[in-house]
Amino acid sequence: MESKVVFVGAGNMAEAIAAGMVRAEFCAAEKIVMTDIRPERLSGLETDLGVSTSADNSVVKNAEIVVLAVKPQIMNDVLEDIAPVLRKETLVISIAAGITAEKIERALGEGTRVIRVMPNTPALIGQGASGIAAGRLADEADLEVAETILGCVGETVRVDEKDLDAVTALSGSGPAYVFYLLESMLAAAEEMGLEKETARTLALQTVEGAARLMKDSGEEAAELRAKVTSKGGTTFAAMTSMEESGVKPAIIKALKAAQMRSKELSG
Ligand SMILES: NC(=O)C1=CN([C@@H]2O[C@H](COP(=O)(O)OP(=O)(O)OC[C@H]3O[C@@H](n4cnc5c(N)ncnc54)[C@H](OP(=O)(O)O)[C@@H]3O)[C@@H](O)[C@H]2O)C=CC1
Ligand SMILES: O=C(O)[C@@H]1CCC=N1
Repeated sequence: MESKVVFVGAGNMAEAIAAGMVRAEFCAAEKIVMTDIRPERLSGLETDLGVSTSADNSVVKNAEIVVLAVKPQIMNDVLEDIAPVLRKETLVISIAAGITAEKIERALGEGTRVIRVMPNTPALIGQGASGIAAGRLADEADLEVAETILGCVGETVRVDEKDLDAVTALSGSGPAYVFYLLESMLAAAEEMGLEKETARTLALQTVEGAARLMKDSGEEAAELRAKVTSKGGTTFAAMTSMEESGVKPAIIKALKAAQMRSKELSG
């Protein structure tokens, strides 16, 4: 059977994207095939999403589009595995951090059209953010296909491939930074004696509300922060403490470490 899309690797991200595609009726669910080395994972996906599954990566031979969704560390093995059976006209979309389009083209054979995408986990609830970059041979129509697929799970932005390591550091890993901030805020709330559920409700609405305010107002983060910060008030005390602790340079350093790791993964 000809399949529309084959996901190689049926982990968290592949499931999020496939679920969004089924929800948006990108194509008939059974035309989406997901492969994995864990049979229990595949049976769950068949039941939950109605997609087709296979434990054999050679099903890519029937695909119009292949989405590579395995960990970067095992990408070499997977590329070797599928290269002999992949058809020249199949569009390859990779979501793996750090693996360059050139590397994928080289492994899969000259002429392969490759698009790289860096999504993030809020895709699980249709609120993802994806950077999308075309490899050397992918054209406008290929970019539009990738935008339609990732558009099923959130917002998409086109970038040059050279900027994908930075996108990975910013929005790919970004949800983890926000969760870390929330962990820290909730730890403080507990120390200050607030009930767990009360703190959770207030903290989550604060993060969501602040993001929405910035989006809707179009104002810069620093301007909005200034509006919260009364001179000599409580926010001023908190911000002074953060400045003294070097929080901003620490965050900048952390994102650069993520960018560096993304570059290393391509080696
Ligand atoms: N998680 C995130 O926030 C993001 C991840 N990414 C990228 O997405 C990719 C997938 O990440 P994620 O979904 O988190 O990872 P997961 O580990 O959840 O998913 C990968 C899946 O592939 C399976 N697998 C391993 N070897 C093979 C094989 N040879 N053939 C088929 N399937 C195989 C794994 O099984 P097993 O677990 O048994 O090894 C696992 O189920 C990565 O390259 C990552 O860089 C991109 C953006 C965000
Ligand atoms: O941590 C990682 O390597 C992957 C890529 C971006 C988010 N998770």
